[in-house]
Amino acid sequence: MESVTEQPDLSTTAGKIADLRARYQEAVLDPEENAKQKQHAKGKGTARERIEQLLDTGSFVELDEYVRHRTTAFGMDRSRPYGDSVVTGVGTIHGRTVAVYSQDFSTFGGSLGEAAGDKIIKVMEFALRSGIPIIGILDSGGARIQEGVIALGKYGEIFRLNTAASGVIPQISIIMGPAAGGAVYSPALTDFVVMVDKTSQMFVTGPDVIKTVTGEDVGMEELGGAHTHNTRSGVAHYLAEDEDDAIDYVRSMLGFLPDNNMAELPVYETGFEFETTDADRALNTLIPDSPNQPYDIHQVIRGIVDAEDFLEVQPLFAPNIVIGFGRIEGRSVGIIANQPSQMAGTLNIEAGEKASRFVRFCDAFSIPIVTLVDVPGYLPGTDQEWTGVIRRGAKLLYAYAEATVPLVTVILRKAYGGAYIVMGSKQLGADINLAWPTAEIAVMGGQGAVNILYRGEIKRAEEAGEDVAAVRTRLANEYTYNVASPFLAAERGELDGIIEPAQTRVSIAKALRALRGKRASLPPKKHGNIPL
Ligand SMILES: CC(=O)SCCNC(=O)CCNC(=O)[C@H](O)C(C)(C)COP(=O)(O)OP(=O)(O)OC[C@H]1O[C@@H](n2cnc3c(N)ncnc32)[C@H](O)[C@@H]1OP(=O)(O)O
Repeated sequence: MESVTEQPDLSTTAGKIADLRARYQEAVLDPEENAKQKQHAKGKGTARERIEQLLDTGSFVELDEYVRHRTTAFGMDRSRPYGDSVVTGVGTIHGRTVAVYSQDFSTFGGSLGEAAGDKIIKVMEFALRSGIPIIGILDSGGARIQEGVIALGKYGEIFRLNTAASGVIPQISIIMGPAAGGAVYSPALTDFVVMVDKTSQMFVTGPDVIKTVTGEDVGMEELGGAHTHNTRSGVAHYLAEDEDDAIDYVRSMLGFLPDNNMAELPVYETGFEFETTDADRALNTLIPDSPNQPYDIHQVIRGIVDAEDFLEVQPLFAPNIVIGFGRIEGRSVGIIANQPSQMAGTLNIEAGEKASRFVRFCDAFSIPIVTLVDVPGYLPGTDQEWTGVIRRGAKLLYAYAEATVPLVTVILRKAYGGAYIVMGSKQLGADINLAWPTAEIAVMGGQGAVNILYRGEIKRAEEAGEDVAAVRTRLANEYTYNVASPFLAAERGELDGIIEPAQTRVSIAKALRALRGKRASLPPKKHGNIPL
């Protein structure tokens, strides 16, 4: 017998429910099948699959799946898909509510016109009002060309909301396809940008425009691929191997963050050990006897955070400074640490900018900051001076000086010159400053100081035919023992204590405990004027 599609009887409740089901099929289920075909062929997930994977199983509640655009230009009225080009809603991650939007490249290339823009704006406003993090999954050709200024206007509204939400709710962007033109500025305004290797690109002007205007030949991947933005530009904070990796990273990161700037930090049962452990004692042999020999700061970081669980942020950009989240006594901390194994741990423009944004993020969301210092100074050179190390380097000073969260600093080895001041020094506002006995705190390192202070003595040694290298070493050692000794800083109260490396984990935990009730405020002002 031939099947006849029955029209539901809309005069009955059962008919209305059947109608709803049919419409849901048309609005969500059928397009999803179509999206799967298109996206899977490119090795990418669909907007909904990505959300399902990001959120706790079955927790997603979609909003606005029946929204449709009203554009008539360019024959657009002939194609009015439900939901338009973005899926929005709320759900949970580790049981905590988050808002999410996920652009659907299979519909109009994920491009953003009035309808998609309004959906994103609505869910962002919801997140802001409810004090929950927002995660955007981007896969879009940018402003919908057919909708012209209306599309641009929606981006303007999104940027304004991103800015209003900055420092109020955590905002995370996952780039899983193109983010082109002005559209890149929404992720840029968010706190963290995760890019998927090979399948994501971000650029303000694409390869074709660049070729026309400047004559430069550059491919999409080299111009704005995940690798480029993680290593060169610093736009991205994590290079994910694939979509699964990107989502795992974001789920882990959310576990360290509060819901909003007024909310408590999440606390986990981590079984904190107050006794000194063998792992603690291993730190006593970490610092090499030679001041020029590097070591990996990750060993120290892993040694002080609970369960060695450290979520590094921007690991591939400015690796001479390491930033990321860990937990101490089950509570989130932001770690900022010089990395002696990269450029001897010197500070440069990139490192300063990387760390200052992180300090400001932690401060905005009341995440205490632990700073580990081993820095021989700023990277010298015309390149640094001419690209603004003064203006751009000042950001880190500003960020620390403005921070009101608990600040605990440990000097492990070198802390020279301006770099000593900037890396969470007492005078910038740190609450507890500790040092290892291997610390050297001075205006400059021994060798540099000898060149200036003992010029005459070295000249005399040269004229007397003495072993100049030996004289230099003796004088440099004297300087280091007498002037750079951490005990001098402790005498002045610039350090609160000198500890064995093995005591670091427990000392930091005790300091953070003591600081849990810290209250500090800045003078009233509209906003400061951080050097940008
Ligand atoms: C504020 C701003 O956002 S300004 C930026 C404006 N946007 C742009 O300049 C980018 C325009 N788009 C592009 O350059 C390309 O589409 C890319 C690079 C994003 C993606 O390229 P591809 O993967 O080859 O996809 P393709 O170009 O086929 O696009 C897929 C579909 O989305 C459509 N689409 C892509 N971008 C847009 C857009 N901005 N507006 C409307 N439709 C778009 C395409 O027309 C195509 O539609 P079709 O399937 O009906 O043919």
